[in-house]
Amino acid sequence: MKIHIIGAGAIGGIVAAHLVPAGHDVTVVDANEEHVEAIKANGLTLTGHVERTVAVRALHISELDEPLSTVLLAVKARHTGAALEPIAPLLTGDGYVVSMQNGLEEAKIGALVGEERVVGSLLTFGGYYASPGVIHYMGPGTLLVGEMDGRPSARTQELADTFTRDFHQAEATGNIAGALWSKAAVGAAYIATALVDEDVPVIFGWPEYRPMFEALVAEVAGVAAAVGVRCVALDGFDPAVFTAVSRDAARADAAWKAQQDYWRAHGLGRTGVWRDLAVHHRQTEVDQIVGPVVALAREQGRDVPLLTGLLDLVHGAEQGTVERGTACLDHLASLTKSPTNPKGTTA
Ligand SMILES: NC(=O)C1=CN([C@@H]2O[C@H](COP(=O)(O)OP(=O)(O)OC[C@H]3O[C@@H](n4cnc5c(N)ncnc54)[C@H](OP(=O)(O)O)[C@@H]3O)[C@@H](O)[C@H]2O)C=CC1
Ligand SMILES: CC(C)(CO)C(=O)C(=O)O
Repeated sequence: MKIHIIGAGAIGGIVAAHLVPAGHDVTVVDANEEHVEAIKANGLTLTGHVERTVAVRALHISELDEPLSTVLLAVKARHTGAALEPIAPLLTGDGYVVSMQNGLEEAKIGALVGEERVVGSLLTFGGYYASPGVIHYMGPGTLLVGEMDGRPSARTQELADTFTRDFHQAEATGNIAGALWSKAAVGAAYIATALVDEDVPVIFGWPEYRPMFEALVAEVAGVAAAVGVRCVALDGFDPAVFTAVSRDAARADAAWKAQQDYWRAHGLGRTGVWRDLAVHHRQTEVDQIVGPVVALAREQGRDVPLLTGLLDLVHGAEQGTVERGTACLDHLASLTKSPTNPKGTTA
């Protein structure tokens, strides 16, 4: 396939370093000049789960001026608009954009390039940008692709077949929206862990914060259900477990254990949002992952105190007005409704 990968960081780099050796015509396009120059000079190097260096055609975004048929969009969600501006006019008649991002970006992409040109994807393989030209691959996870309206299509089947054969087990799904909302649900819990300098599986094992994490996940899954989306289990974690009328302790424990197993299997404990806050001291994707959920909740007249509290805390951490630490989790816990705090009010 002829593929342009926009954003050659962790996700784009991992995909490129697999598809190139399989013979695909891949071009990576990035805004980070140092990274692009390093790839041009020395190739793209993966470390970690797969170790290899591949020679791949690399362009700085300002150099891109050619027809685009299959675009894999792998920029952080806060860069979606800027990345698509030069891309939209270059798409061929049947060209399309696959969002390989966290967050609910598909509607935004549809508005920029046309709804019929958007393919959704859900991924839980992971890694991080290590240095110019070098990406650390943490290992595989789940990879789903699907049309946003749920219909089967030749292009999503071709993508799933290509990924499975040349990169990573993948499936075309009729419920990509459910998968994306499930990732947003567990993603809200991930974002809360980024407020603390500790590994995710350790934090998910702290019993005092379990009710808070479950309430966070349930707020997202509740909004999903209200807008007609059915969440799905991802890597053994099913957000619907936490929206049930009465809590099933065994299913809840199994869901958290699945998350701990997932993180431990990847040999690294921190999220991309943690990396944004603690390493790069830059803006996170909280507005793109949690923001749309809170906006939809408001439209639906639903109360989402934890998600609102999480947005405020992360904004504060980004701006340096909130000190990261377990006090942030305590604050979220104080907003959680419980038999002793039925209104979910701050202590
Ligand atoms: N990393 C992971 O493990 C996972 C990530 N995701 C999601 O995948 C998406 C990509 O994340 P990730 O790969 O980690 O991000 P990275 O920051 O590693 O890579 C993104 C790359 O895109 C570049 N970029 C920024 N703006 C533009 C632009 N306008 N045009 C072209 N390139 C641009 C960035 O440059 P610069 O750094 O200069 O901004 C960077 O090199 C995110 O939505 C993330 O949440 C999902 C699951 C797992
Ligand atoms: C957990 C992971 C790596 C993949 O699901 C992720 O999405 C993130 O760190 O933001």
